[in-house]
Amino acid sequence: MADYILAIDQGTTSSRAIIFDKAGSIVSTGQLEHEQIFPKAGWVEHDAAEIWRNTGEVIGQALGKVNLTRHDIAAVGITNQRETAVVWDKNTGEPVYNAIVWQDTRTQSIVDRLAADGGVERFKAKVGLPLATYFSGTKIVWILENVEGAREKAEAGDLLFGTTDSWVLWNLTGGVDGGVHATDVTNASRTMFMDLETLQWDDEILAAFGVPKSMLPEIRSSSEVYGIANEHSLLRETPIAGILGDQQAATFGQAAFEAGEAKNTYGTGNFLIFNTGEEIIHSKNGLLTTVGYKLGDQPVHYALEGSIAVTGSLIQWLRDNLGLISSASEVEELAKSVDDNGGAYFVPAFSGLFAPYWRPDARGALVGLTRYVNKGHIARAALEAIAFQTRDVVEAVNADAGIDLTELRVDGGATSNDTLLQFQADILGVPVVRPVVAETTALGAAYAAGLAVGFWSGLDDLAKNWQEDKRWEPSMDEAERERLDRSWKKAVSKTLDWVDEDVA
Ligand SMILES: Nc1ncnc2c1ncn2[C@@H]1O[C@H](COP(=O)(O)OP(=O)(O)O)[C@@H](O)[C@H]1O
Ligand SMILES: O=P(O)(O)OC[C@H](O)CO
Repeated sequence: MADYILAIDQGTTSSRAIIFDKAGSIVSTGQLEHEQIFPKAGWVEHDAAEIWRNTGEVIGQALGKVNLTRHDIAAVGITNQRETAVVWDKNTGEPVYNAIVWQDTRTQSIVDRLAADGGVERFKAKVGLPLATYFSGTKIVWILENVEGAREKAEAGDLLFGTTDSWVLWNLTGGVDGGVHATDVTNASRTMFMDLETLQWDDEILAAFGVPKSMLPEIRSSSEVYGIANEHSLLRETPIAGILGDQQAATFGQAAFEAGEAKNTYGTGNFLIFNTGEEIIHSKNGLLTTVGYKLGDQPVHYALEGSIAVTGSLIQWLRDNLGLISSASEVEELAKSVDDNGGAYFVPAFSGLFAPYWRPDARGALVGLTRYVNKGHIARAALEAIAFQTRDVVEAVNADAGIDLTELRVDGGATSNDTLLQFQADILGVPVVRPVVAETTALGAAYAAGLAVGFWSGLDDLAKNWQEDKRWEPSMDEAERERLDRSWKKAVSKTLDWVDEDVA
């Protein structure tokens, strides 16, 4: 068998191809950012055609850097930004509209319309999710209602929907020439349409949304052969054998296979996933119930998730909108120029607040300002906001699962920030631990693909690849921790009830 697995990580800010060896070590990487399109306040789009072009290029970069060819690749795994909706014409392969990104809030009026009959929890018992702009379902409805001719074409069976895993898979396996239209259970669980028990599309919910079932991909497991790369790809004839939404992939890549294990990823947003094994737990504390993974015919694993919309993107905002720093990594030095937050708290409710609050009416606020506060304090407050929001979701996990999380496994781009992770340990009061391979998202997809083709023999084979790189121990005293968190929660309360009904 070939010696490597290639993972495609189609993320919010970039697409990557990463080649792994049997030890789970990175052999080569290709990466390209794509344009973030903000046509109006609250709207976030990507050009799906650019994403597919970039995917092809990064595969070439990753193979080319180490002089490997498709013959060296045993299988391909795909992981992706979840919820981002692409709708395309199956006859031309052209998207009918830009991809509507998970952060986009334009569908609030569709959410309100659907919630008028039964509230935002209307479908929660079946799908584990409240009605919210975050999930793909209302984004599809928006396209059907606002793109000329889309409804008619969809009803004639000419349009396909997919999250970006399906979009990449369909194109990689041939597109208009017989591309495979499928997704995995983890991505399907983010649409609002999949019944968590049956793992099938739910006809009643589809009818309520007015979405034709013919648009939807087939729901498959996270680890099986979906198809082979077509002749136009550098990977031609290589099996595509793993698909996981990026947060579930990171959980898998962190080897959190068992109930009670968790990880927290620090990327554009933060996403804490807590594995609940074969049990579906419905949150009473603002978490989502979602699918963790399903390997072939084996039983499905469920999870609780705390999704935070704005964390790393707040650092990008300091860079791009305020010009306070010129690169994300500079935020640490600026934050270290002061001893504490100087009384300032930054609540980045740019897309409303996600878990555990779910308040679309919230908007961002920087509170506690005095003449004393300088840009160092603002940088510090931004980093602290990432950690406070994480504490909010950890509290919810502890309450739902009836446990006290004893340590937090972390990964993602912002975990290179020592100051952030020390404050995270301090404000949680438990150690924070980072593995050697911080690219756990791609690794998780590689694992799923490798298991399907026998490259790895089983979960034990994978668990032994996990190695601790660094650990941050809490050093703040309890009284201080609680005092800071009290102020944080007060700051959150100041952001609520901001958006009036007559303002989009
Ligand atoms: N040193 C740092 N401190 C804080 N945030 C950082 C740092 N380096 C990168 N980031 C943030 O991490 C995010 C990128 O992480 P990544 O895991 O690549 O994200 P994604 O998968 O969401 O595209 C960006 O939003 C960036 O602002
Ligand atoms: O691409 P990321 O890492 O920002 O992840 C996005 C999430 O999947 C959104 O739910």
